[in-house]
Amino acid sequence: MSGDLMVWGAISGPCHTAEVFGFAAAIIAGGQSRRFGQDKALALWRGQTLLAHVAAGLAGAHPRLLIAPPGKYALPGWETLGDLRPGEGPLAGLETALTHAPAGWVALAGVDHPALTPAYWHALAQALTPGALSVQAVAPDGSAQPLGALYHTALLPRVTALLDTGERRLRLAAPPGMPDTVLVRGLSAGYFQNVNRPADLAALGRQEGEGPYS
Ligand SMILES: Nc1nc2c(ncn2[C@@H]2O[C@H](COP(=O)(O)OP(=O)(O)OP(=O)(O)O)[C@@H](O)[C@H]2O)c(=O)[nH]1
Ligand SMILES: [Mg+2]
Repeated sequence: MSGDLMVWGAISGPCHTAEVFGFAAAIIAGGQSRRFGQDKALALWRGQTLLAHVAAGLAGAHPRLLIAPPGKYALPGWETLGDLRPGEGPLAGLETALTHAPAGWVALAGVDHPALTPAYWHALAQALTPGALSVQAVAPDGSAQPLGALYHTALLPRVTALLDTGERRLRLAAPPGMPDTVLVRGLSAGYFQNVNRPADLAALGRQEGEGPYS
């Protein structure tokens, strides 16, 4: 199923180098940032918003979908789409992404994983196997990561069925134990830096020697 979707290449020019991904991207940005206390998508790190960092990691994807309230964010090169089920959480964000994306693979990210570089997404894409429906990284603590993961649009009926029964946990879209969920181990700890609280923002990039920014 997935082999024909593995399109990789690189565009190199005098002013830029951009990796070209063979998949769509969706950033879900419809959360309330309750723990952070203000909109964490717009929090600044190294002179850029967290949202811009996440978007930069996926600049080579096409199409690029921002699943957020229309008008809330301006992200050049990204198409903003409102949630089909507003306020229902990340699983509903995934449903919206899989509904609008062309048939194939979608890289799903939150706004709060600013260290997900093209190399991270490349590592996930390299792990694709025929019949897979999701590819998820395993963090150093052993937990599979349902955000910062690849999902195939063929998962949409499963996601919709879960939501219709009242389920809201994103990790149930493609649980690690399912044969069609591929797990990727051994990626650097720095990729998994996650901002939920102000202290997490202050700690970003401090994992010396462990991440892409160290
Ligand atoms: N599109 C969409 N994205 C969501 C929704 N709920 C959460 N997200 C996004 O999912 C990602 C991870 O969610 P959380 O870390 O819980 O973010 P949050 O819900 O804004 O933060 P808390 O209120 O502190 O839980 C973030 O990028 C959120 O913006 C939703 O209902 N719709
Ligand atoms: Mg939340």
